[in-house]
Amino acid sequence: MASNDLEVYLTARTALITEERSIRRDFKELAKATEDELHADQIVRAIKLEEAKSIWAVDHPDTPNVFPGMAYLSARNLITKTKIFQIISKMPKGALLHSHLDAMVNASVMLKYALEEPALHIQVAAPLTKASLFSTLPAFRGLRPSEYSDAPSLTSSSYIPGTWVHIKRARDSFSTDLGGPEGFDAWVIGALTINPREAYETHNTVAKIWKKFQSTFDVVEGFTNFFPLKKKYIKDFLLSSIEDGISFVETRFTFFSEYLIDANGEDSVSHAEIFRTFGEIVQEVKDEMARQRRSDAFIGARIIYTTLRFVTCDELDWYLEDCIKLKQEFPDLVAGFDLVGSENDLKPIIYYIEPLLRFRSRVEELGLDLPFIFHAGETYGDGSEADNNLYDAILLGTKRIGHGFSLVKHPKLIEMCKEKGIALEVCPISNEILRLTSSVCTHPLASLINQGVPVALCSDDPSVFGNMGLSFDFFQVLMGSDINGLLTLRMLARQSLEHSTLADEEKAKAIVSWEKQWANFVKSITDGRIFEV
Ligand SMILES: O=c1[nH]cnc2c1ncn2[C@@H]1O[C@H](CO)[C@@H](O)[C@H]1O
Repeated sequence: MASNDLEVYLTARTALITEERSIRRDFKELAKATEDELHADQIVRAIKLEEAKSIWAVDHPDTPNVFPGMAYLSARNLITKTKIFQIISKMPKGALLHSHLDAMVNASVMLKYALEEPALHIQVAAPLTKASLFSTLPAFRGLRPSEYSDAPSLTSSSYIPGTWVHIKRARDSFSTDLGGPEGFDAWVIGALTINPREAYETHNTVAKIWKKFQSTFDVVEGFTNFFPLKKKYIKDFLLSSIEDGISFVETRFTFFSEYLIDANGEDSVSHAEIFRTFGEIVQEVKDEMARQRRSDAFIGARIIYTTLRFVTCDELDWYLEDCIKLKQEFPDLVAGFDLVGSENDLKPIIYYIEPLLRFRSRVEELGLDLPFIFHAGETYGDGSEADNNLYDAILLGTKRIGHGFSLVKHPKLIEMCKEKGIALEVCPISNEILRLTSSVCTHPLASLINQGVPVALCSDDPSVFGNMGLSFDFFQVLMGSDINGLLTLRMLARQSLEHSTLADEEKAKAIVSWEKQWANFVKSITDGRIFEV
């Protein structure tokens, strides 16, 4: 072969790669990068390569089969020991746009708060034995003082199933056969979380893992329907998000009853009171940040009003009307409306089309800024009802799409998302644990980015998955591709703010604040400050 042939080939090859990569949305980020950013990107790439060999290519005693971007629940302990994670933990991440408020606080912290509540009681429906423990779910509730119980223990032979026991007493008296108080903690935390054995062995199908997943919500509701706890959780969620570099939050609140339970065990806390209190907590956190001279670190938080995909059309009319009233009363706190629950099992959007169309006309008539922000396409189906939700979400004018995992199969819908600026709220760890993909490496995210669909990375249900904040999801995305670098992460963080429901002026301010934090973050990588503990 003449050397000229080789040269011609190699030139053509480089040209093709460059041309092809330049279609990729994040390629444009390179053109906008500063010297400092390019330098920081090089540093991060070098560490990533080094750790791909030193950590993600060797057997570890507890984790033998590793690779970069591998299944999250098995990788978690290793991830926290990496330098890449250390860097990403400090990264300003912009907005968290997809999360479920019942699942935002670390499960041990939730339990710790619950144990402090005088009204909070626990019951089980069947006697607890070693054999039955992990298949028996605890039920919690805040009781009225007249209902307080002096039942001594959940595990004594005289325990009558269905009897309430005060949570702290139940823990203190938990039988030593079942591990004593630590055994109680492990049992409750096991009921609130998904562990690697469940995700990758015993419940390794979408249907089975959703059963386990849904059961964690059945348990946590005993905590989160009790308003004194909910308030603590909201504050903890906001503060811990800020510590992870999240500066704005739109979180989904599931409304399924007219009232939450107050400190006296009464069903008395109205939806309006929930929003008022949420607003007060957001303000407290802002004040706290201002005191610490970190006002840039927190722009605020909003609620996406949601109800479940199994209510009747009449019930949905009620929730939609409720959502409108709340938007009128709390315009800055209500971000939009959504339906939640398993798309594969519950009602598709089209089932609710009449109430949803009525809502849309009402919202127009009233001149409200109250968009749908639908979950859609959280499935690997192709032509299934869950997949078809994408058509309805887009036709109904959704502002963003929650998940949109199956969007890659729809060339026309991809075009529509690009044209209309509909961002996808992509939750890589959630999709992997809920068995839509075996790792982030086979997640459609790269394809979506390549095709120019706007994306915001999100955590979905961190208390269940253990991916608190956004660092773990950003970590997986960085490790799951040879192309993704710091500038891809910058793009994703920026897009989260761009596609938030903030009004133009607030949004511009939020982006300026984030840019300041980002420049500081980049500098801390290039001057090595980030590695000083
Ligand atoms: O990723 C998700 N897709 C759909 N529904 C979800 C997801 N995560 C949580 N929930 C639903 O939201 C309610 C709590 O707010 C739960 O009932 C759960 O089914």
